[in-house]
Amino acid sequence: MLIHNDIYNMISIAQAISTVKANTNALMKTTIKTVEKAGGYILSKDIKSPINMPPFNQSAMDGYALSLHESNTYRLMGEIQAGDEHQPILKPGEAYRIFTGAAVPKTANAVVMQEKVTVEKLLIKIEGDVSINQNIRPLGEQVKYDDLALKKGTKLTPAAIGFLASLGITTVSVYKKPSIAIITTGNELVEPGTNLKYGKIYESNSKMLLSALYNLKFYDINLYNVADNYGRTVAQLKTAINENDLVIITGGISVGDYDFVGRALTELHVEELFYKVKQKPGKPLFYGKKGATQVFALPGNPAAALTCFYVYVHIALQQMMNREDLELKRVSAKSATHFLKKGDRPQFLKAIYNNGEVEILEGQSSAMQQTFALANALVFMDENAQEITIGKTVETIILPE
Ligand SMILES: Nc1nc2c(c(=O)[nH]1)N[C@H]1C(S)=C(S)[C@@H](COP(=O)(O)OP(=O)(O)OC[C@H]3O[C@@H](n4cnc5c(N)ncnc54)[C@H](O)[C@@H]3O)O[C@H]1N2
Ligand code: MOO
Repeated sequence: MLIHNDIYNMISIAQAISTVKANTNALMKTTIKTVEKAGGYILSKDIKSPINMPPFNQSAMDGYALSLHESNTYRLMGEIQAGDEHQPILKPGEAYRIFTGAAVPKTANAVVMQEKVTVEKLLIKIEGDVSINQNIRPLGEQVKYDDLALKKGTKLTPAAIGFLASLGITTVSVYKKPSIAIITTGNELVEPGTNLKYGKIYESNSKMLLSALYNLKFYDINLYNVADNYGRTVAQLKTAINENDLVIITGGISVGDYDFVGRALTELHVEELFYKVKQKPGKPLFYGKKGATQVFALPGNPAAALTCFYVYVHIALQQMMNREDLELKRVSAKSATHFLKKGDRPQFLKAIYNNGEVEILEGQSSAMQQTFALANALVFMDENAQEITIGKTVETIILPE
């Protein structure tokens, strides 16, 4: 039975966070991605380099390749452009005009930048000393053939993608990202773009959560919508749980006669890990799992849903991806606002953080979407705090953009 009495069954925020952490694991399913589309994924296998990088001794400057000898005057024998495939042979005292990225012949042992050279017909004169191998990027300097290029577990940043492409690699094996269901519930919901009849509101939670998921680079998302009907709620949740790694439901989780989500989850034998957290907003938050599928039922109130997403769902998603930053960054900031808390639940307050200072916004109700739209942070006020005075240091969660 999912209907609980608040007083006995609400768990603390800290307990809820540690329950999510203890019950989510890195998703071990792997997939092959083209390098272009592998950004943000984690490598599931070591990658050995199929080539030496650079593949030849490479000039780091526009200038002259030299075969060093005693004097600072060299005879100019020809030119090597980037991409040229010929390899001239230099004798001591000979020089070739060369450009950045071009192959330095094996018989050249230094490149001097053109700014240090004066040219007189076919003779060049060099100012200052030239050291052996200067301005030559040696073959295999970055990585040698068959050596480890990137190890399993490496996050594929744009730089890593560039590095793999430079080695001629076209596909990589990575850990799959979870497929995620967003299920909205409620007879009152209509799609933006349609006519709004009396009693109806525009459905906005799925757009909001979709955007938050895109921000975290999750793109395999399936959207479902159910009316307040028990049979259809059970059927839709069943499909979503079977077809996804993580299910996010919004609405229908409170105690109203038409809040069917809790009962449907019980019927589907979703293991309840917690239901109801002592917090504001987001008290009627449910977290559970069925087999390997994680299930979060977020309250329908939009600001409650988004707060729960940032504080709890975020942890599960990051952990499933083997990412390090499970929780959003928290900083200490000085409050620019006086705030009095009502009630005894810890609160997440929508706020604007700027350079060490934070302004707590008006309109903290969990239905107030405009307030959240202005916020870039949540000030955390714990159970015992009743008042925030101006200048007081407060714990502030920085929201993703
Ligand atoms: N008797 C009690 N009533 C309520 C309690 C309580 O403890 N006792 N808790 C309140 C709190 S706190 C919250 S939060 C809400 C959560 O209720 P549900 O999760 O069942 O959500 P709904 O009733 O379905 O919706 C709440 C609110 O949000 C709007 N909504 C829902 N889905 C969407 C959507 N996809 N897009 C935009 N807006 C949505 C919905 O129309 C409602 O206005 O329960 C309180 N009640
Ligand atoms: O938990 Mo509700 O989110 O306070 O509105």
